[in-house]
Amino acid sequence: MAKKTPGTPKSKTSSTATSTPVGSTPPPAPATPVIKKTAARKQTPDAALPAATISTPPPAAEIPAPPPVTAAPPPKPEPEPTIAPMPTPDDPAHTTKPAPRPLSEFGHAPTLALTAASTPAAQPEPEPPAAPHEEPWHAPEPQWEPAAPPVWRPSLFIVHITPELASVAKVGGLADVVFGLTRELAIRGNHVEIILPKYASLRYDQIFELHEVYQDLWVPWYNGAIHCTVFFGFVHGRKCFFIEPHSADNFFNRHSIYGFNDDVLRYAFFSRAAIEFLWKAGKHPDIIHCHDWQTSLVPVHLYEQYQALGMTHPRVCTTIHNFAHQGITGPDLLRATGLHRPEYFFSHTRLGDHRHPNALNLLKGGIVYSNFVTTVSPRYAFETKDQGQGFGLEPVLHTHHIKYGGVVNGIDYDVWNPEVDPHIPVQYGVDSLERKYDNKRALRQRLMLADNEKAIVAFIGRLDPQKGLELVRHAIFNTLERGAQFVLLGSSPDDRINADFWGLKRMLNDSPDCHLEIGFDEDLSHLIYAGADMMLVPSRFEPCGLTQLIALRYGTIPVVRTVGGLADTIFDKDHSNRPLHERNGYVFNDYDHRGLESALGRAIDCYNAFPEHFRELMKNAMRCDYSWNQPGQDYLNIYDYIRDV
Ligand SMILES: Nc1ncnc2c1ncn2[C@@H]1O[C@H](COP(=O)(O)OP(=O)(O)O[C@H]2O[C@H](CO)[C@@H](O)[C@H](O)[C@H]2O)[C@@H](O)[C@H]1O
Repeated sequence: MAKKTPGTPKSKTSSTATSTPVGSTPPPAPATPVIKKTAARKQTPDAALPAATISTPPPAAEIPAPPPVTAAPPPKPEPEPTIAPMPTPDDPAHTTKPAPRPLSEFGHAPTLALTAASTPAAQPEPEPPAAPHEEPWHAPEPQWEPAAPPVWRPSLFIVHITPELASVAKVGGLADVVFGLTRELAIRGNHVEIILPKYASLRYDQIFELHEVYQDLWVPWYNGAIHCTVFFGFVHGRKCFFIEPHSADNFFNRHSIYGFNDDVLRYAFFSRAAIEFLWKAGKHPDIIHCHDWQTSLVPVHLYEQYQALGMTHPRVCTTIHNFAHQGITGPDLLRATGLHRPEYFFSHTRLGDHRHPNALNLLKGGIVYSNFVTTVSPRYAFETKDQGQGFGLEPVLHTHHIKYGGVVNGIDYDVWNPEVDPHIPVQYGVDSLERKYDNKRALRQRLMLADNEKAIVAFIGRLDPQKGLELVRHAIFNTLERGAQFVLLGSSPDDRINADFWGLKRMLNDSPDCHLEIGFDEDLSHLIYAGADMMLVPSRFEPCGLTQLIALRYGTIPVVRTVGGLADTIFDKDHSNRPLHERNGYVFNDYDHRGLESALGRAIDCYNAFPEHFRELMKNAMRCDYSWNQPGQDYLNIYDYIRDV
């Protein structure tokens, strides 16, 4: 029988799975402006709506006229910063900051971990095969409760500045978060806009009514300026501005989004261009929401330069999706961006990197200068500040702990919902679970897996060391040994990692119980979420994790390591101290083969020996609410907390 060719399977051998286990191979102002609380925040319903959108742009005379199109434009005089010096941790400015409001004041009791420093309860290492539960699985009957009276809040003008947005420019979970959160904010009555680079690799088929809206945006860069055009278009109803620079640097006209030597300069330019655009277009949002190191210079520019030019209204919230990437660079950045003053910015209280004495750290700038900083789960907020997971930024998080917290991501249930998902052959819900198995058959057909009674274990994700690749590799063989099937969908920008998985794919090519798909395929990911029985997430660290949240929605049981957001969202069927109906997966603590095998083994054993229990677990999973509803509220509470009133 013909073998599968790598990448495009042609056929399957009929028997003999290869099941031999193989060992793993292989400021200024930031600050003071920061958190202003006044009674005015508690608006009454008859209070006038604030001018939510655009305040008067600075007088024309203050805006340097754009230079002629071709000639190198004259250097734009940098505004002399007139802002009070950045307070150091010992400055009175720090001690006079208002204390954070107690959580109870956050209207809706957010899960926001403003005091994320409490030690999470230690989870016992799961024991081998658990006895079936004697007690029945009780999901409590839904009870009618009187609806809480609606809380009136003013509509805000919110601008997200982001390097990624699903479905037009997606590399990882950041893209999904901006996509889902912006919609949630908009349907709650806020005016939401998104600014992103106009990549050559954008999915233009997903952008509607794309047209030029601003032709002559000159963005200061080194001693001159770069001419940019700004486009506007709708991405599934979201209002998006795309910035296109015209220069020999070719910042965004490349075949992929990341992975270039000048990435730091590319995104430093984008940050400067985004805020220059806001200023030139006379947009004065209530909130600018930045994401990751790529946009961390926005609050630095705002408080060091643009505030003095009249942008005094916006407040900045920065969300850190992953501390592993910080944008570390040399002094040239200061000349490029026009920030200059190395002696000032290299200070440890500003952008000076703690680990590399002669380097600037963009993400650190985002933390220092933003009015509020979130990461994507309370547990990760704790791990980064107090458990040595902050990649060197722990002291900065301690200094700024008063404005740091975790909000668990949501997922967009319009996109990830097996009841309406157009990407899967058979839609199903918690009351029609048996139809999930039609999708399992379809998945097997598509990947040429043997059609049998075995469980399917899946992994979907970036093939990044963060995701626990040694354990993924071990899990493939362990799953096959235990008589189940394994499906992997993933890719890496790192050629060595890709080559490693291609090697594995070739080794397992004849197995009728295993398929590795090396690449990025959103359509296939929907079918895997719907068709698999278990979703493996054995991460080394995981800020939040979306795969386990999506898997829950599809009744696919997560098998995860208890780190970051995984610990906040998945509760072990056998060992959690939560009530039975809140348990939704299998977890393990230790990053080793034994830990992984204990959880994976229990999951597969339960699937085989106690199918009715497994089914109850699937129903629990599907009933979890990880929509954007609660996180959307949490972010609005944060915006309310920091906005200028
Ligand atoms: N090859 C492939 N083909 C198709 N789809 C693929 C794919 N590889 C990944 N995906 C999809 O991309 C998303 C990845 O979500 P993750 O939470 O793993 O994000 P990531 O680690 O990139 O981001 C960081 O940001 C997010 C958002 O804050 C955090 O949840 C996370 O912990 C943090 O590391 C999921 O929707 C997944 O289905």
